[in-house]
Amino acid sequence: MERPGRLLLLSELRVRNSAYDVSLSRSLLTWKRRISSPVYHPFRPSVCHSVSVSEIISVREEEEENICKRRDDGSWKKIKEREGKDCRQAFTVLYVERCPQHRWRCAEVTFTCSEAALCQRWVNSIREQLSAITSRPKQLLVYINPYSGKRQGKRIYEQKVAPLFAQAGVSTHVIATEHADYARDHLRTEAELKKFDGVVCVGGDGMFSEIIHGLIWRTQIDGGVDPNCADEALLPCSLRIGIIPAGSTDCICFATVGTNDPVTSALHIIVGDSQPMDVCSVHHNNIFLRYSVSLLGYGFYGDVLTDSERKRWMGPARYDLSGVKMFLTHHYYEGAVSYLPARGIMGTPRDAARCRSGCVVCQHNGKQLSEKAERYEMDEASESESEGEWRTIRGKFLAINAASMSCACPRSPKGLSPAAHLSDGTTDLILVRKCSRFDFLRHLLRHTSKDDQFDLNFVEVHRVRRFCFTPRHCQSDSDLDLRENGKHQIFSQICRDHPACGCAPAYSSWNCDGEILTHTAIDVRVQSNLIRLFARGIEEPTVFEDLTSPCAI
Ligand SMILES: Nc1ncnc2c1ncn2[C@@H]1O[C@H](COP(=O)(O)OP(=O)(O)OP(=O)(O)O)[C@@H](O)[C@H]1O
Ligand SMILES: CCCCCCCCCCCCC/C=C/[C@@H](O)[C@H](CO)NC(=O)CCCCC
Ligand SMILES: [Ca+2]
Repeated sequence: MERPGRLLLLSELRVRNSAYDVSLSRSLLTWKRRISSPVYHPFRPSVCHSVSVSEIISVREEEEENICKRRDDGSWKKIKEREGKDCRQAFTVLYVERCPQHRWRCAEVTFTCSEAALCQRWVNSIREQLSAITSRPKQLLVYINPYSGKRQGKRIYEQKVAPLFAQAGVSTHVIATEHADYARDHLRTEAELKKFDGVVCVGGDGMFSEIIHGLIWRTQIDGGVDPNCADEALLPCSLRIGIIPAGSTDCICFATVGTNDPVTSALHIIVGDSQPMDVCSVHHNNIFLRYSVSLLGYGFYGDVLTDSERKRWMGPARYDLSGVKMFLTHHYYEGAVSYLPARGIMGTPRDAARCRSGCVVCQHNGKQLSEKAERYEMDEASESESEGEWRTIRGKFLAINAASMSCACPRSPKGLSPAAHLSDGTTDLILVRKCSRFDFLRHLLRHTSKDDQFDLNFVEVHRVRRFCFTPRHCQSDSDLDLRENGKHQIFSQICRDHPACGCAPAYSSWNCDGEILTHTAIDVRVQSNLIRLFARGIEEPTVFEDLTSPCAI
């Protein structure tokens, strides 16, 4: 528990009908029931509550309240408040309260003071402390996708989020998107970003992807960096991004906050949390294709996505149906995966430890990467010296997945790579070789249980900084034109090994954070800490136990 530090205020105030010693320091607001309270019960323990100042949402003077006033003899009598601001004698503090499963709620406590001047001092002092927190956003640019998930984005924002922003004094400029890529293009070219402290997206992973594409692109253009050049170091985005989950998978929100709950996300935005995140840049022949923060999946997850796009009308259930269909189809794909193992880092994909709030692995690896970048600039070391040795694996794969974070989501609470890290500068490359349907089912089912999905002889996992994939029968430019002009023609292509059988497609597609890529041969680099979210990573329950629940003394 945080130490209170020097007290700014200490008063006897009332909460409901009991007297409390209430104190405020720069870090904590504490209220502790007085033993001398008239309603003190000898068998009831005195209760002490503490709230970190950084988790106070706002303080409000009460308009009309039945308040208690202290008589000359020391007892308290109920009186009716007089009209007018000067005689307000009660104030309410709104603060973050932690609930099970990483959910946050806005709780409140009303304090009644013996006189109006004291009440004013309390309100002013708390407001002063809050305004000293520079990390809190004041102006937000909000994009709502009205068609996300079950089409509830607008309702969720208006009913659950906007009232919280208003209470916390956060101003917003809200834009409902009119079509796909509306938010991306607005951010790239039009949005007056200097006016805002952050961008909020109300929607799913696809909407988040639009936001990062707009912001990253704009940051590079404004900073004179060519986003098409695969070798250029990209500039990190200065604006933080908030996600109000309203989509089908919400895996970015789930893996960075621990839940897909709109109120929890709104509170993380209000308190000004910051979580850096790795982003993979995906190129083909030095042409930029897309960025990815969660999953890059070829084979199974690419095919599930391709199939599910035709079932958009079904809503989130489309993934389940396409998942079962693609599992039964059991296609495998041939190709070569080359990768640069992440060397000299802390952590492996098989660790039992998870990336959590204040993760030491992310901090350690991030520090090492920035030191390495400085050395590289000074020594101009050759690429091979600084990056290590490439390794290549050829074969037949049911799935090739790169998970830059755990990809935990309600479908798989531990995710595709449970030990992956949000900001360690690496991605976990998971290769699932051709195996029987039964074995593949065992692997898939382990995503939903405690069993290790990598502990199977047809699965391997490597923590990497960069990788390339080349399908066995590398496509010519005319093949690519064919794919781009008619995406579904790919499935009419004939298995190259058995031209006569027509049984299976030679190529799958890449699922890039839920978007289909138009090329199969890709070159992927992890760009460390390119973006920041209004989040803090998933909290361990032990970190906050003392702070939130009332502590019996
Ligand atoms: N106004 C709009 N009309 C149609 N599509 C839109 C609109 N705004 C955004 N989109 C697109 O809708 C797609 C899905 O959005 P979103 O991620 O918010 O919802 P979702 O239901 O979770 O979908 P997914 O599972 O594909 O991520 C995104 O790719 C986005 O580009
Ligand atoms: C037969 C029983 C099988 C049980 C297997 C469960 C395995 C679930 C793993 C879930 C991994 C989700 C990865 C997230 C990817 C997101 O970037 C992307 C965009 O939202 N979602 C999908 O592509 C949607 C992908 C949905 C896949 C099902
Ligand atoms: Ca990572």
